[in-house]
Parts: sequence; structure tokens; C-alpha cells
Amino acid sequence: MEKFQESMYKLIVETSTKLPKDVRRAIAKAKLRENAGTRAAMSLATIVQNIQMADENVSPICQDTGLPTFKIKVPVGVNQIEMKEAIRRAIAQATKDGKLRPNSVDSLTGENSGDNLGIGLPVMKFEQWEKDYIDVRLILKGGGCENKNIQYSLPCELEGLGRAGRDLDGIRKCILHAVYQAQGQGCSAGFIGVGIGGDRSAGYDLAKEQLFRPVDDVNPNEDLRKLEEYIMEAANKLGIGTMGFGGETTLLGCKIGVMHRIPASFFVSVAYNCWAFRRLGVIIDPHTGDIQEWLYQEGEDVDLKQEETEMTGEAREVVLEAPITEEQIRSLKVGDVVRINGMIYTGRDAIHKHLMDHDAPVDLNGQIIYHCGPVMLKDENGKWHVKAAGPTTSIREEPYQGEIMKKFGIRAVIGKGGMGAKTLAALKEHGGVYLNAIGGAAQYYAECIQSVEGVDFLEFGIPEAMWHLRVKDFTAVVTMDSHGNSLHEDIEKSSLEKLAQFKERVF
Ligand SMILES: O=C(O)C[C@H](O)C(=O)O
Ligand code: SF4
Repeated sequence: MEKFQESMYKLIVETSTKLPKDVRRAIAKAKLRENAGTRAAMSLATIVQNIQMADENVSPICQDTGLPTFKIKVPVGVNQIEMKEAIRRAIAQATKDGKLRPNSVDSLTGENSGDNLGIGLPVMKFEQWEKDYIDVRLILKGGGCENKNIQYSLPCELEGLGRAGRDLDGIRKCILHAVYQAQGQGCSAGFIGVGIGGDRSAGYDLAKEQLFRPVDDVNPNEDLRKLEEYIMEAANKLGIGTMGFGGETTLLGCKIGVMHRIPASFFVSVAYNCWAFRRLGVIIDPHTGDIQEWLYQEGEDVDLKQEETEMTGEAREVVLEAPITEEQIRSLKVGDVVRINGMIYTGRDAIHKHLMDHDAPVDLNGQIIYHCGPVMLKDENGKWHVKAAGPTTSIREEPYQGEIMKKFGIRAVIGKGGMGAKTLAALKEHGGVYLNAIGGAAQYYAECIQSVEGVDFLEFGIPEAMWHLRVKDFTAVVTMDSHGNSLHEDIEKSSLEKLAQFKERVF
């Protein structure tokens, strides 16, 4: 097994940087469905470009390289203790090489371990089997989509859909609702794994297990096959679309599993995965530790080629450079595309909390905040380089954002998934704007960053620090403006109306 660590390193790097073929096929299909010139088509074009850039740069597709979870099947007699150690070393190495973001945080102190190791991390689940080879599968599931997982306890009342009872039709309603409640925040279009039955933890395990099924397989259970097919069709009529911008594709895959339950409990657990569905697997020779075969890579290479596309389509394009005046901000409207040049400052969870009762380390008057936790590498000369830098889910900053904008005079925030009523009111009052970048497009945005001019709060860890970035042609869409308009609010409303059309019994 001397090659096992090297094989695990290859598996980690490949999973973080190259989407599997089954996922590429689903994205290619989605792209064909969108009408040219729409926001959804533009966003998908950016996503496709990002996938290609990650291939070429061998760099993370998305800056959130997730919580690494390994599922390992071993023949009797294989030493699992040694395998665990080899996996831990491979994880630390991949982090050092900038293929994974340091993502392991002490839940009590907030300290980032820096190498992706920690109590319980990475997750490794072993199982013995009768076969004579080792099967290792890895999923890197990011935080934004993980936060959109949801568990239903039947019977329940669902907005738009009414009563969901303890039968197949109740299950149908829960799954549709799960897609609706995710909106664009988990970087739609997404994939869902559903677990029916079990208790709360076994149900979620079963849901996540479904994410290891190939996207194009067929459920052997006839009822579930029909339900999967139905969900794919119905969910794509909700009009949530790529990044919640509206459009034809909201769901890229749906896999449903079932297990027994106890009489009092009836859970439907849904695991939501973003379009950056990073999961791969390998077959390993138990003597040498070498890779014998890659999984999820059957079929022809997937052609994602596209014509040169511009983010703008038919939208008005505005160039922004900080410091921005209130007048400039008030001239922006939902739907405008902005190209940002000059300085932006990253700030996410730790910084927003901190700024509520502390001063900012730089003058933020008229400036732009980017909700982003990048992957960064320092070279021998102590210079920082951006390896991946897409947006993070903005709604987590909802309790703080409005106040912080007013307190420091910030004019624009860039993020993804949109923000709520409190921020919208503050944008109107203060003269601010919310800009939606394409979630997961971490290579695409990293290329817009010309230099790293400084960093504050590095003690919060690399993802949570405030990075001072000089950008060129950083493109985003105005989705909340200073006149009280919010594309997110509109899509939520219209998708709820569409959801209500699926109220009647189907199964
Ligand atoms: O942590 C991040 O960088 C992003 C996160 O996965 C998110 O979707 O919000
Ligand atoms: S930013 Fe989006 S694509 Fe990246 S892990 Fe989070 S949900 Fe997934």
C-alpha cells in the first residue's frame, strides 16, 4: 500500500479541480435549454468558462472546497488505521499546495487549523466488503449548499403546497418545497439527494448517500423512479434558474433512496448540492495502493465549448470604480451589469460581526465589500497569490449588513444569493447597491484580480480575513438597488406562485 497516500492526493486534487463527466453532461444539457441573451444563459456561460479554467489551471473549481467526506469499502484484512493516516497526510498536502482551502475551523474558538485537519475532519466512513479491491469515493460539498439541506417530519404544512401527509404524495411535496426554499442560495442549478425514512441522522446519511449515485442512473425502485422523473420535470418549472436569476433550469439531478422507519417518525431528508458537484471515486489495488480505475468518468468527453459570450447580453453596462458617490449608486437599477475596476475588500462572517462594534482597519467610505473567502497561497518572497475567489452566500450577513454600510459609508456589496428586507431598506435609505456575482465561478473571478495589496485580520484565518484586492473587469449584476427593488424578492414570489400549482395530489 505504499502508493495509497499518493493515490489519495490525486483523488483530492482531481475532485477539487475537475468536475466528473456525469455532472458535465447535466450542465451541458441545461445550457442548451436556456435562451440566448438571458441572465440564466449568461450565468451558465460563466460557469462553463469557470469549469474550463479550473481544468486548465488545475485549481479549485470553487473556493469553498467543502467538508471532505470519504466513503471507503475495503476487503477483510486491510489496515484501516494506516489508510486514515495516509488520507490525513494527503489532505494536508493538498491544502499546502492550494488545491484545497484551509476549511477546518474550531467550532468553539473559531481558530482555523490551517491544514484541513481537525476533530472529526476529514470525515471517513469505512465499510468492509467481500470484494478483493478497495473503493474510495470522495465528495467535497461546500457550505452554501449544505446550509440549504432540509429535513421534514411528516405530516406537516408547507407554504404553497398545503398538507404533506405520510405517503408518497406527501414526500413529493417535501422534495418540491426543498428545491423552492433553496432559491439561488446554494448556487443553483443544484442536485438533490433525498432520504426517506430512518431517524434524523440516518435519514440525512441516506440523502447524502444518494449523491454518490451517477447523475444519469435509473432508480431500480419503480415508485422512486417515477418520483425522480416527476421532480425533475416539476422543479424545473419553478423558474428559479441559475443563481436564482430566473430561467429554465433549477434542478440538474434528483436521486431518492428509502429505508425503514419506526412507527412514530416519518422523515424526508434532503441534501442539496450546488452545480459545483465535486465528487469522484477510484478503485485501488489493496497490495500496491495504486489507482486501477476512475469512477463517474464513463462515456465520451463532454464538449462544453461555447462561443465567446459577454456577461451583459441586452443589459445596460456600467463601469464602477471606488470611491463611489451616492449619486452614482442611485443611478443603478436592478438588471444593470457592472464592471468593477480598482479596489475591493473582502469581508465575510467574522468581519461583519467584528465591524459591528469595532473600527475598520481601512477607510471604507465609498468602497465595495466582497463577500468572499478566497484560496490564497504565499510565495517564497512573502507575496500573496489568489488561487480561487468566488462569492459566498450573502444572507448570512443579513443581521449586520445594513448597519455596517451606514456606519462606514460602504456603497456596494458583492455576494451571491441576495439579501433580505433589512438590507434592502438600508440600501434605499443610505444609497447602496447589492451586486450578485456568479457563485462557484472562483477561477473566473480570480483572473479578474490583478494584485493583492494588503490583508487585515489574518488571525481570523485565510477565508475570513479582509483581503485588499485590485480588480479589473470584475463583472456582477445589480440584483438589489437603492429604489427598493430586489430581483431575489421577485423570484421568490413568482416561484412560490408556481409551487402552488403543484398542490393537487399526483401519487
Ligand atoms: O465558503 C464559501 O466560500 C462559500 C460557501 O460555499 C457558500 O456557498 O456560501
Ligand atoms: S459557493 Fe456555491 S458552488 Fe461554491 S461551494 Fe458554495 S454553494 Fe457550492
